[in-house]
This record gives sequence, structure tokens and C-alpha cells, in this order.
Amino acid sequence: MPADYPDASELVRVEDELRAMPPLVFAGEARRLTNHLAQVEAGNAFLLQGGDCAESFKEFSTDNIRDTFRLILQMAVVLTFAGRKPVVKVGRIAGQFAKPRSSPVEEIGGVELPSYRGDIINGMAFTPEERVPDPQRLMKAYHQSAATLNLLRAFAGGGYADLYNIHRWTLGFADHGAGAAYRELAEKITEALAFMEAVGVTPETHPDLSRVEVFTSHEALLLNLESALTRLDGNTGEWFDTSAHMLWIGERTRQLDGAHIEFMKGISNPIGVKCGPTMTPDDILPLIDALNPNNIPGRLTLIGRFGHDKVGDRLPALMRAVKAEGKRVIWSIDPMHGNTLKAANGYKTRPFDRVMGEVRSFIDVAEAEGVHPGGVHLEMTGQNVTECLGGAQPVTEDDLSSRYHTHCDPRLNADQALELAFLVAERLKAGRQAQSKAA
Ligand SMILES: O=C[C@H](O)[C@H](O)COP(=O)(O)O
Ligand SMILES: C=C(OP(=O)(O)O)C(=O)O
Ligand SMILES: [Mn+2]
Repeated sequence: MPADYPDASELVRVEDELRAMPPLVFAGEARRLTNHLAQVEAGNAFLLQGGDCAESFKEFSTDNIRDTFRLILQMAVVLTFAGRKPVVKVGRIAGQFAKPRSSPVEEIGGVELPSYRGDIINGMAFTPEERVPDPQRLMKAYHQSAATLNLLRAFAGGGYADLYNIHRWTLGFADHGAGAAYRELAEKITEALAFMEAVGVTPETHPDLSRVEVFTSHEALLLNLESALTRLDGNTGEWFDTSAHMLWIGERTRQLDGAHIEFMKGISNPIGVKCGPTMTPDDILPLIDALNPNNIPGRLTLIGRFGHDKVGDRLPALMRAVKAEGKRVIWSIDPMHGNTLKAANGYKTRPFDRVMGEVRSFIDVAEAEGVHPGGVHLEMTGQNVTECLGGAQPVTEDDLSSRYHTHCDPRLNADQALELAFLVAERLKAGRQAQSKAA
């Protein structure tokens, strides 16, 4: 549903301004990500996609970006070490602002106002003024995305991501649980690096030891913004949405004859589609045909988000149908959006054991169907927030209020996210060992 801007002509002016702005990413980068994702589709790599539910103007800071980047690196190290396969790193970052809501209005104490729809549209505070959509927010989000991406590029290529720094990334983690397991792993990697150096493999001979590639993604919800940043690639004649490397379609906007699918059909970026519990094989196959008619590996990622109690029931038929038709897609799991509940004290939260449960069931189903469990899609932050219940250092209902900073959905904190990475790593390792035994 498009936002109700009070001044339509101002919106048109802002859209024109956006059309004249430089692209945030380049066609060649998006194409590169498709190639990396083709390796995921082939079972030779794993996709780690994660970040905020909703980026915000208030939480925008160097430290927040660094901490999320660092968490992605740490999780990727854990997954690479266990799976012995590259991890494709994609942030929900540098553009993840717009939020689809269940209800267009919010009611508190008998007062009804339009819902908050992300800082890119209106403000979170519960006042009539804040909830009015303001076109200037689109420009502010564009500039914040550009600054965020600039910092990510600097972190990725400027030395911060150097594997020789692996111990420095541990700062802020607890001395037990996933934090301790991570330190142990970092120790092993440091030893391996020392060995490799002794036999002549150094950052000078192998620059990839000291840099990483991190890509950006967000939900393509605001089609006016996405269209304004879509540009023709002169080399190939293809259109790319230059607002991010990868875009996905949300659960609420995936109608086959809807505008969001129509837009995605026209761009050549790698794309995702959320698949919720109502998705059937009869829904998914035409969607795949529409979005990836040439069956290009790496183009399309199906992101399941069923809920811990539904995934085992709904996913097998979908995986089977897609496989039987020879569709080259990646299967990834979002264990967040099907596991949201309201705590007794009113906070929107997610029990960590249900999040873990959905990931476990996803891998079980994939293994049973002979499909590569290709990736995870997470709402998470490098900050020590108290938004999801449970974990090795348990967050209780009473803790929720202490550091509940999200602007929309509850995110895993750094310890919870790392713990989840270890769970996936164990399963990837077991899968790898089973495969080599069978060979
Ligand atoms: O991030 C996803 C959606 O925007 C969010 O889950 C919607 O939340 P709501 O049900 O509170 O509107
Ligand atoms: C809105 C989101 O998810 P879904 O479309 O799966 O509800 C999201 O990923 O932020
Ligand atoms: Mn969300």
C-alpha cells in the first residue's frame, strides 16, 4: 500500500532528485554476487544474510555498522571452518529501511494513529506529526545508505577484515558459551595462518587473507524508490536496481500478478522471495518461472519463514516440487519471522530455542530431500541487545525492557547469533563428513 503523502508534488520532486543521484552499487558487483550465489546453488558455498529488521536514523553510527560487520565476519569464519566451503556474506544493511506492517494503524490507550512504516517513510514516536509520511526521509535514507556502504567497503578492503586480526574481533564477547568457542576457533586459525606463512602463503602472496567481500540487500518494498535507482547497464543492456546488490520480495507482496513481482522481473540483480506457511507448490512454481525464466543459477533464493512448528510440515512438499521441476534455486531459511510473539509485558519478541528449532528442522528437511541447505537469513545486531528471549546467557522476559532498541522486529544479539552460527556449523560439518564417507 503506497504511503499517504500530504504533498504529492514534493514526493515527485524527491523521486526526480533520486533519479539523478549516483548508483549505490554497480551492475558488475551485482553480477559478481549472482556468480557467488551460483556456487551456493551448486552446493559449493553457503549464504549468510543478516542485519537489522529496520535500519533507523537514530541508531546510525560507526560503532553499530562496525559491530554488525564484525559479527558477520565472525559467523562466516565459524561457518567456513566447519563447512570447508566459502561463505557468501550479504548484509541486511545500507538500505533496509521500509517496513510492511500487518495493520495500517496502531492503537494505544484509545488513540489511533497510522502505523510506523520505517524511518524512510514516517517517524516511530507515537504522535500524529511523526506518523505523517515525509518525502524528505527518502533522501535522508539514500544518504545514510551511501555513508554506510562507504564504511562497509572501507572495513572490507582496508585491513579491518584481515584474518590476522581474528583475535581482535572477539572483543565484547562473553568468556563462556559461543564467545569461548569462538576464541578457541580463532586460536586454531591463527596457528593455521602461522603454518601457512612458514610455507610461503602470506597476505602479500594471497591478498584475500586480508580482505573480504560483503554485499548489501534489503526488501524491495518501495517501488518508487527502487525504480528511481534502477539504471541501464550500458555494457549488457540489462537493468540493475542499484540501491543494493540483492533485493528480496516480502511475504506480503509476493502475489504473482502484483507490482512487486513485475518490478523484480525487470531487474537483473540476484533476488530473493520470502516463502511463508501458506505457500503451496502451485504458488511457488509459477513464481519461479516468472522470476527466473531462464533458470539461471544464483539469480533466485527462496527464503523460507514458516515458524518452528510449521516448517517440518510445509517445506518438504515445496522442496520436492521445485527439485522435481529442475529449478535451479537456493534454499535459505529465515527463522525469525515465523516465530514472533508478544511477551506478557507487551514486548514483541522471539524465543531463541524456536529460532534454533526452525533452523534445525530446515536442515533436517533439506537433507531428507537431498537439497543443499544453502543459507540463513537473520535479523541480528552486533550490539548486546535484549530483544529475543533465551540463549546461552538467557534473556528473560524481565530483561526485555533493558536494551530493547529495535525499531521494528526483535533481533538476535551478537552472542545469540554466534551461537546459531555454531549450530549451523556443526550440521554443515556432519553433512560434509557423511558425504565424504559415502564417496
Ligand atoms: O519485518 C517484518 C515486518 O515488517 C514486521 O514483522 C511486521 O510487524 P507487525 O506485524 O508488527 O506489523
Ligand atoms: C518483512 C520481512 O519479512 P517477511 O516479509 O518474511 O514478513 C523482513 O524480512 O523484514
Ligand atoms: Mn522483520
